[in-house]
Amino acid sequence: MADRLAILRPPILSFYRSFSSTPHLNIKKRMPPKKAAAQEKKILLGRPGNNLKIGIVGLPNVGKSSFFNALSETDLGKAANFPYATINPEEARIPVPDARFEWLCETYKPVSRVPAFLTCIDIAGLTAGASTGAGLGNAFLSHVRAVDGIFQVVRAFDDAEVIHVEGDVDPLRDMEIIQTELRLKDIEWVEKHLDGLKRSGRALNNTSLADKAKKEEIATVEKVLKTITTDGKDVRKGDWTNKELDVVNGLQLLTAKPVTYLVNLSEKDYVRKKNKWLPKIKGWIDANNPGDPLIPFSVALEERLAPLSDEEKEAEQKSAGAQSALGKITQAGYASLDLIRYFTCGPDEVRAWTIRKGTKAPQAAGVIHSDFENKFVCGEIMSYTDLQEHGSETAVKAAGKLRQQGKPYEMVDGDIAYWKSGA
Ligand SMILES: Nc1ncnc2c1ncn2[C@@H]1O[C@H](COP(=O)(O)OP(=O)(O)OP(=O)(O)O)[C@@H](O)[C@H]1O
Ligand SMILES: [Mg+2]
Repeated sequence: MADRLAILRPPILSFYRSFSSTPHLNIKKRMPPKKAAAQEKKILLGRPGNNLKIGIVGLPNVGKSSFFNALSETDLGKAANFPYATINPEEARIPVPDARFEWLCETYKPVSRVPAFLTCIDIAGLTAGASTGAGLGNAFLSHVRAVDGIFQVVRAFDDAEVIHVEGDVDPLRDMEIIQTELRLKDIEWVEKHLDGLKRSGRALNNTSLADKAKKEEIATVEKVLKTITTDGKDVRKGDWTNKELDVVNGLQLLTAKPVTYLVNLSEKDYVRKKNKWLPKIKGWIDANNPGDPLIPFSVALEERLAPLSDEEKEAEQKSAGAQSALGKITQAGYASLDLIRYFTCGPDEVRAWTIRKGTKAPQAAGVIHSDFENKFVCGEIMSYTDLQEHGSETAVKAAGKLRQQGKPYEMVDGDIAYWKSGA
């Protein structure tokens, strides 16, 4: 089948070819009615764009750098058995496992394969008082500000050899510390911002549009402050309208970033899927940040597996009686940032392109090349499930499921696209 597909699908270079004949008329017919297009779509919380990063956050010496090294299969992270081993952030791009991508590569047998990546950053440990400068203090918090999401490593393994900066193992206290520090920093930041807004807005009245907008901005910033203080919530758990989200996103708050809790267990506990802290941690998340994902793993096991070949890994996981959690963690981090992917497929290359949920066809095409967005004509799009079900592009087409999509089309995770752009 791969050969058949190879004939059907022009080489990848044709993605970069411009089409002078434009099937505009065709597209117009397929546009959704104006009413549907005008419906307000919720904007996403966080920095706009597709180039998002996730940072590894947690108390000192909880296994962040060792996790980063295992995840990135490098020794970039400064892993060591003493607190504050990491000072400067290290960055790595981690391939995001995806069975659909594997299947497409199997099917097209391309010369080159490029999966989706998650950019991950190892950050220094944070201590109680960081928001007022303790430990690595403000430098640390500016590193957290620079990322879009958080992998929070929580230590739940007992090992007298590994120092705990707080003296003993207590994940709930540790999670409280991190939450408090991030909230305190946000409060400080928001209060400063509000102060400035109010000072410059003393003479505001309701007559001009600009003044009205400024008043609304002040009201939103006040609501942010109330969410963290009076309501005791992280900003990402607040209820925001699109107008408010514009202001909230501009503030780049630490507690607005999605958090995935990674509970670092001893290998023994991970294998037997039991640890006295796990139910309590789940309870803490349900009470404080309901809905945030929790993934148990063991840095000790991951460190052991990381240097092995695929076959050795397989054998080792079998004999340990447990699977590595790194794939699941990477997928969870990617999803937490509202990232999805579409594919371009051909005999030269099968490639996954990362976009944010809600991205329209022209912007999705623009991830490959800005010309594709600027001179966008249309996309020939089929879904991964349709290709898998029908077995070939011709069959998908015959079933009427290879569709020509215009500018208003919102990309769906797993779409397979072939872009056409004008001269
Ligand atoms: N599950 C585990 N079981 C036993 N030891 C572990 C486990 N996870 C991590 N360690 C050990 O904890 C020590 C600290 O690890 P690491 O340097 O990765 O922590 P860190 O969080 O990056 O610290 P820092 O904040 O100082 O940069 C290392 O010796 C590591 O091998
Ligand atoms: Mg470290």
